[in-house]
Order: sequence, then structure tokens, then C-alpha cells
Amino acid sequence: MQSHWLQYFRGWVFDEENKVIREMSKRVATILNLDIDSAEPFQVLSYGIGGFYLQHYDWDDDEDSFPGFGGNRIATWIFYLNDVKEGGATVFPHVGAAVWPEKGGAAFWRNLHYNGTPNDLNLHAACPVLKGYKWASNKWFHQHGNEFKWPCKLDSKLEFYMTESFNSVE
Ligand SMILES: O=C(O)CCC(=O)C(=O)O
Ligand SMILES: [Fe+2]
Repeated sequence: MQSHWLQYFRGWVFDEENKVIREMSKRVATILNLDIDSAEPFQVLSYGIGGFYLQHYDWDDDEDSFPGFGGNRIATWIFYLNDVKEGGATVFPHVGAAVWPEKGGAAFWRNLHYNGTPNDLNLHAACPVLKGYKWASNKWFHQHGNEFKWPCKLDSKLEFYMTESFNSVE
């Protein structure tokens, strides 16, 4: 896929296709305590040299953007599937954070405030791959089914911005 905004290839891997994929989805949902049924299938990303994704949000103001998934994207989980020789970090310019891809690593962040409104702080980008290539995979969780797991709080200021990275997810 090539545009002003991004340059990479992407595809979907469905839970129904493979037992291991299904198990991985379940584990991520368990770690985050989020509903698996309203989550999207794994999206696999492949960046070559110079591949990038300009800064963007994973949430969308338009409810129709995610038909069939039930609400906005409440959280993003990303697996890093290989060691990138140079470049390829996921960066969060509003909070000054960078996550460097590492085989077997993962990161997640919340996309919405606790009251369900989009959180501007999670603007992020994939920096260009300078050497080698980069494979990664997203899992997006949605609002539906998570009303009691991540309950809404009326005061969005109660929230804290949460970005975690894991060196190795077994
Ligand atoms: O590849 C990355 O580091 C980030 C990808 C991303 O932000 C996306 O696919 O929405
Ligand atoms: Fe993103």
C-alpha cells in the first residue's frame, strides 16, 4: 500500500484460520482484560526499506468506520515480529515516547479516555525503516463488550495515559 500517509503492505489473519492465532488473540485479551468477540482480527504489517506510517490516531470520529465491531477502538496492541536492523520505531510525539521493535516484543496503548471520548495524546507514527525490514501485527479492541471490564468514568481527568511495552511475550 502506498500513499502520502503510509508505505507498507498489510493483510488480515483470522482467528478461525489457525489454532495458534486464536490462542494468541485469547492471551492478549486476557492480559488486557478485554472482550475478544468485538476485537478485530490480527492485522499484519510488512515494511520494507523506507516503509513508514505517518502520524495518526487509531480511533475514528466516524462510528461507521468500524462496521461490525461495536464502537470505537478502545485499545491497540501491537506485536513486533522481527528485529529491525535500523529505524522502524513506533513513536508518540505528544508524550515523547518511542517503542523500538524487538522480535517477540509488544506494546499497547489506550485510544480513548475513560469516558469514551478519543484521547489526543496517543497520536503515533511508524518511523521509516532504514535498514532491513519490519513485520508487526495489530490487535484492535473495541468498546462493545467492555462496558464492565473497562468501565466508563465520568471524569475523563481521572485517567492516566498508559503505554506499556513488553520485552518478550511468551
Ligand atoms: O508499525 C507501527 O509501529 C505502527 C503501526 C500503526 O500505527 C497502525 O497500523 O495503525
Ligand atoms: Fe496506528
